[in-house]
Amino acid sequence: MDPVPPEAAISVRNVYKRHSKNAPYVLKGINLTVERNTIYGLLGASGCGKTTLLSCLVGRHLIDFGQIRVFIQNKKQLGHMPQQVALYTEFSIGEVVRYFGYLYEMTAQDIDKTYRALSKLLSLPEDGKVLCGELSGGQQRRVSLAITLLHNPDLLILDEPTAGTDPVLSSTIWNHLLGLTAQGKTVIVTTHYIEEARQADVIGLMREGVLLEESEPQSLLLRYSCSSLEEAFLYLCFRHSKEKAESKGNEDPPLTVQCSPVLHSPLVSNEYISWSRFKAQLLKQFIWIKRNLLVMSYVVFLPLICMYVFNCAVGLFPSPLRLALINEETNGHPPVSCSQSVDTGCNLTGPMSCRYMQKIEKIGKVELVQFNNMAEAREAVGHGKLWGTMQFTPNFTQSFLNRYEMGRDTEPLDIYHSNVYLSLDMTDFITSFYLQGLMYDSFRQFYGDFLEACGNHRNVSHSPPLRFETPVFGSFTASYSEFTAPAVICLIQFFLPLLFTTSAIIQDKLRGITERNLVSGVTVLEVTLSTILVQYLMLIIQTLVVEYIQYVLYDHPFHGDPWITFLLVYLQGICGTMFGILICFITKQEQLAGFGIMAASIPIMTLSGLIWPVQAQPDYLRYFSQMLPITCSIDAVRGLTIRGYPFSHPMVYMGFVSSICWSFVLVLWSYIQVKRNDGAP
Ligand SMILES: Nc1ncnc2c1ncn2[C@@H]1O[C@H](COP(=O)(O)OP(=O)(O)OP(=O)(O)O)[C@@H](O)[C@H]1O
Repeated sequence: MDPVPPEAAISVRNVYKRHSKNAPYVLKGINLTVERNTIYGLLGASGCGKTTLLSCLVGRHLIDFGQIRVFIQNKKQLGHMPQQVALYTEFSIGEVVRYFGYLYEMTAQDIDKTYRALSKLLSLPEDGKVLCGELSGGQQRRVSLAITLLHNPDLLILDEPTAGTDPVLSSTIWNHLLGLTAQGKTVIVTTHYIEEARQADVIGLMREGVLLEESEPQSLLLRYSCSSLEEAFLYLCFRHSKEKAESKGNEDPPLTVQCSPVLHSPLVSNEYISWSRFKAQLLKQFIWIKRNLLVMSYVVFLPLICMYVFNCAVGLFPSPLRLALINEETNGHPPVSCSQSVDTGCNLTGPMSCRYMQKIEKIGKVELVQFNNMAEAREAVGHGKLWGTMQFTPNFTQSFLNRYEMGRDTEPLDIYHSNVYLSLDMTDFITSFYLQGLMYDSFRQFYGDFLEACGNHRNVSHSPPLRFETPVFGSFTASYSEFTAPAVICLIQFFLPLLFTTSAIIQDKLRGITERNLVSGVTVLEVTLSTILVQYLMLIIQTLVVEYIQYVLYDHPFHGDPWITFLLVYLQGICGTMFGILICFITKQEQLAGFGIMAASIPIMTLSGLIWPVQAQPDYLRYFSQMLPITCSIDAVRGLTIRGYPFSHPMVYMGFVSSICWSFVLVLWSYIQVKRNDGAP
């Protein structure tokens, strides 16, 4: 073994640290020295700042004042065991070990060999097939320790490695640590079990961000004439309280410290990406997918369910649509039967009202319910049994034929009698819109057929007084579902990846895995890129699923270029993913992320033209709506699919411009947020 140079492994001088600008200092002038090849036991009550100090040593947090020197320069020489077990509970022990081994650029053979040795030491299953989530708390802690030791690091920083272990195992761990120092390793270990720290070469006693004493355990006992470390610690705490009261509690760093140059741990990462770590990240993502097939199946089934629900609930034709019919032509004395009437050809004998009614029945969407008079009909409508009334005057046929003969010279009385009078319940305007469309359409067909059969010698319009020709785009009766179909696609494409991304990243944060990864050298760029890559692969499936459902299964109009449409819809997913990543970078609380998604979804759903056209909004709001991530894209998908616009149409390319700009803004915002988070997601 190489001779170990005598200088200190770690030296901490006058270190001050607070977690935010106006918060109190958590570390208040810490001075600490760790010699090489020793175990340094860092002791102190909960909340005294041990973890904060360790996170500054490993380069995860920047200090505000002071200096930190660490003898290693490379994260691969560091083994850090965080306080949380930080394991992927859905992975087997073997998989989790492989993942961290790859992060340290170990080969599969080395990983397996080392794990076999460590499993004996730590009493872990040798084949490593058990899922981490099925292990007890103590076993999970041992796996966490095995991962820390896996790559044979020179410096071990262990945050409470013996918490939750039994005395036998705890003694095994300490013996192993002692063995490691004999092999030239340096160990810093925190523990709440003060007495076990007797085995350390040096202990540091911390309280309220201050290092009260740093000494060999035996010297400490002798110096304060105590029989146990606990007794010595209590004595030092008492002395510290007294000194603090005398110093009137000024705990800000002195000016000399504030003016000295700050020296951070050399382990603060400036690296952006390493191929081997990126590979490990990808491997992790794919193991996650393998282990979470049920969740992954949502990539197919969740859009399927959402689209099914939307297509069943939104935009379909309301039914039954029942209209009260008051046909004064056939209700007269004596009543006239409609059975003689023929609805085709140039037949001028039967009542024309019957011919029109037959057309309505043939179209089949409106049910006509006969009433004798208007009063009864209105009463039935008032009770909500019918959607409105339709009335023919007693002279309908004669006036209708006069109108046909006279064209523009028709007498006003004939115009009056040849009209069909509709009175609708407008409280449910969507239904009444449909109804109006249907009635116009059926009248147009009825009159068009008649003119075709009998000749349009006066060149009269097909549908007096309004003339509805074949629509420029869309159809008479499917307008609302046509309106919502492109919006639903964009909305689902945007929100599902957002939810997936947010839940995956937040879960890692909550379990402490993100922190462990960062200490292991994983960079935010690697995490982000691997998440994006896997998410983008899944998005291909999702895009195909939503488009298939919408345009093949439900047969919504599609006249555009399928490739451009695919790309545009896919881009929505990218925007959603980027948005999810940003939300995770802003918060690590699941609840806050949930609020963030809610806060985004309500304006996006109401203002983006899903429910109602953006054109109906007041000007100031319309500009805002246009700037939301999916508004322009919805218009673009609408233009592409219903109107068959090419890419060069402003409506289409603005959808691309908007999605690309949003993705760019979200990436930039995430980058700024990461900088504000001390380089952590
Ligand atoms: N990210 C953070 N933001 C704000 N305050 C924090 C943060 N992390 C820790 N603190 C605060 O810093 C203080 C020290 O916390 P730290 O976790 O370092 O203590 P500890 O000695 O490791 O405690 P324990 O033994 O219970 O883990 C605590 O008051 C804690 O609330």
